[in-house]
Amino acid sequence: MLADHHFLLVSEIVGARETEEEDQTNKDGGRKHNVLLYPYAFTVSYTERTKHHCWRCKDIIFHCLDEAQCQQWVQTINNQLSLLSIRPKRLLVYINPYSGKQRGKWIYEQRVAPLFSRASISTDVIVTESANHARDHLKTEVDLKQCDGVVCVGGDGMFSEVVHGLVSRTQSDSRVDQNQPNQDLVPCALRIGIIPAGSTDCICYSTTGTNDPVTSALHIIMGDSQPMDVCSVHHNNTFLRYSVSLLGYGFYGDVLTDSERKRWMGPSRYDFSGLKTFLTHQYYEGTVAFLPAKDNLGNPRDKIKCRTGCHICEQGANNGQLLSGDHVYKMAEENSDEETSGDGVWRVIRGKFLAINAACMSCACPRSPRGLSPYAHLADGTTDLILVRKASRLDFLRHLIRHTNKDDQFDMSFVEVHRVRRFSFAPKHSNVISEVDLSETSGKKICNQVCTAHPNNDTGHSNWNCDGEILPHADIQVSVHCQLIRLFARGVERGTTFDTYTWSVIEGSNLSWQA
Ligand SMILES: CCCCCCCCCCCCC/C=C/[C@@H](O)[C@H](COP(=O)(O)O)NC(=O)CCCCCCCCCCCCCCC
Ligand SMILES: Nc1ncnc2c1ncn2[C@@H]1O[C@H](COP(=O)(O)OP(=O)(O)O)[C@@H](O)[C@H]1O
Ligand SMILES: [Ca+2]
Repeated sequence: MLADHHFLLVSEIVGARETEEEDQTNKDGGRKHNVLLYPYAFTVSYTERTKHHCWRCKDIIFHCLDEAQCQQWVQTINNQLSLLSIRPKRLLVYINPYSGKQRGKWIYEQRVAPLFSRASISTDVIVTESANHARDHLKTEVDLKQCDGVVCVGGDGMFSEVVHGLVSRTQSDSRVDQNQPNQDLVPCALRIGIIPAGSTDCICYSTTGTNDPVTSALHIIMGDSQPMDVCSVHHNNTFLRYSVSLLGYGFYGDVLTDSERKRWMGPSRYDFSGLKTFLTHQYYEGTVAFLPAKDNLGNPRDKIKCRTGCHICEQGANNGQLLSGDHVYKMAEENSDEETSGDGVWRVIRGKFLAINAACMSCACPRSPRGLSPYAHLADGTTDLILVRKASRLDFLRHLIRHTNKDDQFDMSFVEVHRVRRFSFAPKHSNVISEVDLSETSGKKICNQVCTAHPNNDTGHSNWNCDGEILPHADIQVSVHCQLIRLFARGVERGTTFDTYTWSVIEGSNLSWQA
């Protein structure tokens, strides 16, 4: 019986409107017949799942006997929808016109704005004029009470701007000092939406399962909510930046540093700089110290994927991964590999690394659909710390290629991965920079030694890639803040297929009809 019925969740209706004339007349013969019998019609737009986690907005036309009946239907449906309090009604939208292939403005105007208007969402749109425009506007100028959410149109860098603006604003409004590495931060009240238009779009892809602007717009309209961890990055007691996706030293730091000079190439700058960095095959020496996560949060190789309603993330929030306490970051003494602190045992690893990556989420993106750490969780209060030690070019290539297929990139002798709540890194030659600053002569001497060990690098240091921004310090301390922000998303859904979700059971309403 069910097979020839369609069902629609009221919560998946976008909006209702009186049908425009051309929508009625462009239809096939059967519909023309309806138009003649029932000339008044209204259109209900709703969300339909298609392949690969993509959502589409579809229309159904209902024909009525008279105009009054038609208007009543439209009004009643829209009134019901406006009672869904999780749905945003007023949004602040920032568009980076230079993201990715510079199509952000077009994507927003052509593909997203019409959907927002169908859903009766009002918007305040700002096309940014320079880097940090959105961040500074949010930090100081906006009356946050006047909107229900903030939307960014662009890449991971643009999302990062919005996060910095909102998180910093929330802390300053609450008089919380961001410079304390172990400070508990106040979660942001507003949700953030991402309309993907950037070069990597990893945050959008990892939170919705795709980098499709229409899908993101529909998640925003539905009022989805996905909590997300944020890493704070400090140098000594100075706050540097927040990170939500990749913090990468060595390979990804060098790819980014090189690619920033090639912005004109668009998204393919990463492939070009990636190949160049791969051929350079630089390794870096230093010490990593980390505080492992609690055992109940699984491990980076347990094959438990973070999916909608993830129980590991729930566990993470219940664990209360708060950072308060009087713990002070300290590097381990020489020759010791463990250090105790108020909240656990720190492990210390020294070595020569091709890459040190911290993935606070899977970092899945079109280049790597499973991501840097396929079993990392969006909101468990941890980050997966991946240490890639010095290895041959061929082995490193094998490791990289595994990011693009189903093979396990961690199953290699020179790779190790740990789920952690905090970590710190100190490059071996961390004192060199200050000595170079203090005395040119002695600095040159030391620098020469470093350059011999690292023929392709002036300092022996790489840079940290922090969600696509270069950090000014190699020596950093990182803390994960569990569920500090929320996105208009619901995480990647399990096993959604085209057929099973086309129509779903309606919430006690009678908007169903036969195929
Ligand atoms: C041989 C192919 C190897 C492919 C390896 C792909 C691994 C990709 C993992 C990507 C993780 C991305 C994490 C996200 C970072 C973003 O926050 C951040 C900012 O994004 P935005 O510009 O949109 O603002 N994006 C990035 O830092 C870009 C990282 C992209 C790295 C691409 C590396 C390509 C490597 C190509 C190596 C080629 C070797 C070929 C030898 C024959
Ligand atoms: N109007 C603007 N002009 C120049 N840079 C901008 C502007 N708006 C934002 N930015 C900066 O552009 C950088 C890249 O933005 P992003 O949206 O991540 O694009 P992409 O994915 O192509 O890197 C970010 O560092 C962001 O701060
Ligand atoms: Ca996480």
